Amino acid sequence: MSVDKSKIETAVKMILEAVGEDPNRPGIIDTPARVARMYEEVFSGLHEDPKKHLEVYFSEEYDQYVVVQDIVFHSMCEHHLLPFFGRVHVAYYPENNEVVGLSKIARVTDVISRRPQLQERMGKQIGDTIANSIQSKGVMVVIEAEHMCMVMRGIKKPGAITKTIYSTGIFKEDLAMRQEVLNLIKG
Ligand SMILES: Nc1nc2c(ncn2[C@@H]2O[C@H](COP(=O)(O)OP(=O)(O)OP(=O)(O)O)[C@@H](O)[C@H]2O)c(=O)[nH]1
Ligand SMILES: [Zn+2]
Repeated sequence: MSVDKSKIETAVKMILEAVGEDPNRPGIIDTPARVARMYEEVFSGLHEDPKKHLEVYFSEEYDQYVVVQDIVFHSMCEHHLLPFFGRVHVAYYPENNEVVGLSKIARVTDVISRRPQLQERMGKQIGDTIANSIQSKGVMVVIEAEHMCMVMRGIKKPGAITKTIYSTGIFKEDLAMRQEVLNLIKG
């Protein structure tokens, strides 16, 4: 099933009415349709399998890890449907010379971030997608993000950054290697 835009339009119209707006006011008459198109875009990852981006890989003799750092992302927190956004850093250690195109790591990140998400689950889904698609000795995903639900409502703490780490295989077992990756990212 893909996004039901007419259902979103009806819901947005009801929200506008419920907060005391006139949904027929000229300035916002098209807002329900706009919001439906926006949700179709920002939740498109619900209808995509990120693994499709990792079907093609190269064979290259390389026995070290690879880090793709500072992949900018925007997602929506599943509790408040407000954005959280920041940077994803991914390390993976290829095995049996299976090396993936660097852009594919960012494509996987994009698909997984375009869903109602939790930061922790987003890191795990990115890590597991890579770990389950290509042969690797391990994967590590670090996410740094600011959550608008902590900025513009509730506790109201702009600047509070949440950092999460998800790691598998060698990055979980070899603490020196894990630290080296963290130092690289920080540098
Ligand atoms: N662990 C985690 N928590 C998140 C994430 N995004 C939002 N949250 C938190 O989810 C929690 C939801 O708490 P609730 O008590 O159900 O909702 P609430 O009454 O709106 O909470 P407050 O934000 O404290 O006002 C809040 O503490 C949010 O900060 C996330 O990605 N990971
Ligand atoms: Zn939230």
